[in-house]
Amino acid sequence: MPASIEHSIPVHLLSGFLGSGKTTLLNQVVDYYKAQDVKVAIIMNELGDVNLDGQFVEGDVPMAEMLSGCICCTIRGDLSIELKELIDEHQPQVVLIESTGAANPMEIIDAVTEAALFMRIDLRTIATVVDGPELLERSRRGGKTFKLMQDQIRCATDLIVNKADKLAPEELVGVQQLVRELNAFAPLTVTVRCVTDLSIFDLAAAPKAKLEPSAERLDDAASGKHVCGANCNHDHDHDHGDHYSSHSHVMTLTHYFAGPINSHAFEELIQRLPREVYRAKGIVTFTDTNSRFLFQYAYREVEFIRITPQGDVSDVAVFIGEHFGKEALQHELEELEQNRLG
Ligand SMILES: Nc1nc2c(ncn2[C@@H]2O[C@H](COP(=O)(O)OP(=O)(O)OP(=O)(O)O)[C@@H](O)[C@H]2O)c(=O)[nH]1
Repeated sequence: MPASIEHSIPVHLLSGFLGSGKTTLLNQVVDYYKAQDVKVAIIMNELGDVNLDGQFVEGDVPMAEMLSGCICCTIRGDLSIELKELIDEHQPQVVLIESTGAANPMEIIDAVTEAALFMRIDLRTIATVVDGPELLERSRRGGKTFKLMQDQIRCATDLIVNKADKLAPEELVGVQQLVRELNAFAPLTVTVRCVTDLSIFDLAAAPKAKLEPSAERLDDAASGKHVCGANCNHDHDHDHGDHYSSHSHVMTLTHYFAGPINSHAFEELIQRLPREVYRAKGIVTFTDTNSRFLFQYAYREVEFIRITPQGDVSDVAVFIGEHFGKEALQHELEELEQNRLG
């Protein structure tokens, strides 16, 4: 592991449909950190103009509120700014993000990894709280909300099936089967009021999944088409045309560069990226040019933009894709640093 990653601030995303129990979980995680003297900061996102959930969080916890929009679309670009300000001002050891129940997690994963371009953060967990009774009910009816709930389950690295007290034993079995069909990989716990083992939030917890949630419907996320709930119904208008196999894993690799790299070698690496890497972005300094560049890679096309970053910004590359050979890629990136002159 490169030394720089060790200093990254862990970020945990709490996902789940409206009213499923995200704030209930958040409060427990906050208490868990406080008991260990861990400094936590929170980003809360609400569709309305008032952060009602925030009222339930203890006053001494640094909190940024993102109101009047869904974190995954209208105010998505603000997330990295909020994160940066929160981290600069409060220097937390860990950050929790509670998204609106209407948010599509793929878009938030994308937004958080984008934020990794500007600060040393490491998205560790996507904990999806499943409203057991609601999922059962919606599964009978189908529709857009059910589809969103499915996406939230598929993208999870950890699953919490909540409100078990409102389910008969056979219903509980049915809910678990439903969840398992959508995501066979993430650890699953059944809870009442989200009371569960919180060790996944430990600072020392290995960055285990490094985001390897199941994402059968990645085709939707990849094509930018998603439904974001009542206030936020839309199709993003960028169809990349590609389809992705089912039962695959989404993962990200974040690499902070120790120094400048050779531009030709880097471009070659990008051209060689496996098909499974569908998105990459970052900031790089080249040994053979006198400027820094922002690069964007999507669906086999790469774009470099000359930039002059403000403040202290690290050179970093973030790769997002499905079950790609992360270690091999990490190795190639390290080789780039060693062979700076190409
Ligand atoms: N019966 C029951 N109620 C629960 C459980 N967990 C949470 N609740 C209640 O469900 C309601 C919603 O819980 P929240 O934690 O606010 O849910 P949320 O996901 O943050 O809601 P939004 O912010 O609206 O998306 C509250 O009234 C909770 O008290 C549970 O296991 N069983």
